[in-house]
Amino acid sequence: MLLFTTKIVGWKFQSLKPLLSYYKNTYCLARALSVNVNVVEVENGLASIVGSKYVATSHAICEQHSHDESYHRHLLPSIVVWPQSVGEVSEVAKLCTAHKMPMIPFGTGTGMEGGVAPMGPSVSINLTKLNEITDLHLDDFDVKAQPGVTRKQLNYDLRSTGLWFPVDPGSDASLCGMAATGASGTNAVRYGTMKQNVLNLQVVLADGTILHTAGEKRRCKKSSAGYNLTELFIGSEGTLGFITSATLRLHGQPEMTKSAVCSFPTIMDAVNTAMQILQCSIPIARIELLDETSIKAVNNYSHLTHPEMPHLFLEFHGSAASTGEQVDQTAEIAGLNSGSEFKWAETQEEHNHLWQARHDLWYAVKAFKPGSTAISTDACVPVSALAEAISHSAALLDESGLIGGILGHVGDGNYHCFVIVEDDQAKLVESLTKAIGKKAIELGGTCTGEHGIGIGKRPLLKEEVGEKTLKLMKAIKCSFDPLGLMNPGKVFS
Ligand SMILES: Cc1cc2c(cc1C)N(C[C@H](O)[C@H](O)[C@H](O)COP(=O)(O)OP(=O)(O)OC[C@H]1O[C@@H](n3cnc4c(N)ncnc43)[C@H](O)[C@@H]1O)c1[nH]c(=O)[nH]c(=O)c1N2
Ligand SMILES: CCCCCCC(=O)C(=O)O
Ligand SMILES: [Mn+2]
Repeated sequence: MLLFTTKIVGWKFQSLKPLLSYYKNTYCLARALSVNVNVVEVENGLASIVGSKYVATSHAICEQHSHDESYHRHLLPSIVVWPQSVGEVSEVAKLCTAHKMPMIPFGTGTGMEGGVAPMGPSVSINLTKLNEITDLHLDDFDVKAQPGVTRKQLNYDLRSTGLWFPVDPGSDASLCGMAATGASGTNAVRYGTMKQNVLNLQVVLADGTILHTAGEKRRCKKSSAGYNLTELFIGSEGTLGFITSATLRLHGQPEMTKSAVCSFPTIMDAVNTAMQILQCSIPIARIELLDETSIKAVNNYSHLTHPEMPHLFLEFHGSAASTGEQVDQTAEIAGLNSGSEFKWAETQEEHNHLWQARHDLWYAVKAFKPGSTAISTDACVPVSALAEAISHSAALLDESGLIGGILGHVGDGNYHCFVIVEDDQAKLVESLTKAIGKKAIELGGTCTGEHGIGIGKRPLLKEEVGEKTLKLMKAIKCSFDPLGLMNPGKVFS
């Protein structure tokens, strides 16, 4: 006996008929899912399906799967499922397609663009039960990770091998979710983003087809064999299919790591320093800009005591000799831009505390006004245009009167302007973030360097790539997902 109800939050069923057919379709799908696939213990929620441990529709579980870290709050998924194998992902996809029910891949829910938020009746497919690390090839510096494996879990697993995976969003995100959003982090300036560190992907399409984007077992560092479907799935945000394993490029752990912070009288002094460091081709490992508001946030949240002024957080990797040379060159450039003496993280503990504070900045910002939410832009511009882009954003932020700040991965030309969103300011925030995205596009950059388009940046994508290219993107999406069931409403409307 299936006891089954669904919380319908916000859906607009104009009359009883579509509502009843929704219920019938979802009930049949839930029954099919709970009968046809393996079981995983889940809590029995308010109205979960009795008798099936695999599928849930309880309000609590559906609520957990209705949002990520962004301010986007939409609807609850009709059903949540936890497949335990690639075969089950394929089975779930086939059943959802048979019932014409939209599917949303769910990783660790740390996205910043509403990528997991349902836009209507849908099944949220939580992939964290697939959490194996396999095929580690130490001599070739590559490894395979399933979608439940997070970046910290992988590096913990690698801790004694002398290798590591450097792409480091502030969150402990799933590696396949990071592939899906084209993620990046503080190490990208030296080690690249997900685009440069994924060698192959196993994916499951909406019709249940299982394939490998570079061909099964391919793990070479480069290839010119046919179209690059691997890079096509990187940044696809769950709209082309499920990523059910990623073959990743690993790097040697640096012989020596040195971290320091340097403060500046103005944000432009800091930005100019960053630009000159890059233009001098100093192989810096991390260079993160934090304005005075960001420093205030990290001091409060992470119990640091930096002077409340713009800073660069810096890290150097290499041998004693090479890091020494990098430090001298960087310190000279900083000095020419009124930078302070470097304040060093002398111990491993100080190093970890400094970078954890940087990684936690999103939470630190939201702690400014407990209970409020925040939004962050994600512009990325050619490094030579960084000063203009950041001063434009800083001026807009000042004029808006909103509480916010500027920080980010200036080594990539990628920075975030964040604002605290109070209820009555949504329109103001929207126009500010849009203006920042448009300015980035005007400067030859992009409205999203790493978080993806999700829901909120769909209008900007059209402006950024143009009508014809957008049309081709939609044609590609249609060839992978002809019924439009994979994460509808994301990337483009
Ligand atoms: C504190 C903090 C700090 C940061 C960030 C977040 C937070 C909370 N992020 C953003 C976020 O961590 C990043 O976008 C991750 O790639 C999201 O991975 P999740 O597994 O959480 O994806 P999540 O579950 O949120 O899903 C994100 C999108 O990917 C899709 N998806 C997820 N798993 C999939 C799979 N297996 N197959 C297909 N599609 C899948 C989803 O459908 C959705 O569209 C970030 N980002 C960044 O790039 N740089 C940064 O520095 C930071 N910093
Ligand atoms: C306070 C703004 C944080 C931006 C979102 C998280 C992120 O990308 C980061 O670099 O941190
Ligand atoms: Mn970032």
